[in-house]
Amino acid sequence: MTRTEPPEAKTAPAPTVIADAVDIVYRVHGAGTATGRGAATAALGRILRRHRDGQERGVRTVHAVRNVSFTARRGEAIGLIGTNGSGKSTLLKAVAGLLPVERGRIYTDGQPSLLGVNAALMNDLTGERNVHLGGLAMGMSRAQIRERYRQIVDFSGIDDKGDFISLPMRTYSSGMAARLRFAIGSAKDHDVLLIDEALATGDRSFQKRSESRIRELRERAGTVFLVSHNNKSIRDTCDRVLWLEHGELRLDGPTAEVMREYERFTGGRA
Ligand SMILES: Nc1ncnc2c1ncn2[C@@H]1O[C@H](COP(=O)(O)OP(=O)(O)OP(=O)(O)O)[C@@H](O)[C@H]1O
Repeated sequence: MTRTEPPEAKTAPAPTVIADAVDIVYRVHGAGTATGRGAATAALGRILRRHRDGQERGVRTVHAVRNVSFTARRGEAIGLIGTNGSGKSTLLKAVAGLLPVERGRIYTDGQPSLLGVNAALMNDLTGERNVHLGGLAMGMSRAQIRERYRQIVDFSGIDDKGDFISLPMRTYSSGMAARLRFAIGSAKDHDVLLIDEALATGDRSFQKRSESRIRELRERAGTVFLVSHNNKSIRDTCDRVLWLEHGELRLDGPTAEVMREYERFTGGRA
């Protein structure tokens, strides 16, 4: 007897990220308690209060993500949109495993890599050293890094205006630094690549290069998440969009549909 699989098992690619009813809460310590006092006195006061009451006073909570659920699959490029402070970066950090969830679960298949404008490169080291260290940090071998070094530098365009790659990163403009971060981060194939506003800083020609790099990464079977306020970038690179507002998932669907509703909501502005 031959076994037939259910049709969805054949057509739907494997899930890479599953968020199940996720809540994320920040705790801001010392909010409003240190007025007029030194930081050490305020800290001591907090410790004493905690001991007395069993819980800490003067802690404010920010409920950044509320009851968010979605399933991302291999080969998808998913845009994350929403007005300022809606929880996009927070959700991305939690998928990367850099923030704990308060409630719910996030399951990931493979190692998610967060590529943000704040990705940790060393300002006092040259661009060249950062390419090597960044590559090692992503799990590339020395030989792989050597092999791709020229490609990374050329992609970043850092040397277009002179030999900047041999200068410390603190001499780079913010756009140059962001381009190098993107070039390093995207040099490796990722199971799940999380990109936070990386495209916003580069000039138009760099944006075009990064958009086609995102398409390539996606074709090589990974899942890409892109946070952006640039609606055109989202339209050009993503086939699905999650729209967050006040930490809640307002819409999850095909790019054209979600962007239409979002633009109606923002009056055409991001
Ligand atoms: N480290 C933090 N401590 C406390 N609250 C935070 C922290 N980071 C973010 N928040 C709060 O969490 C909420 C969501 O912020 P988040 O940065 O995720 O939004 P965002 O949608 O990425 O915003 P933007 O589009 O402005 O970058 C906001 O209310 C913000 O003030």
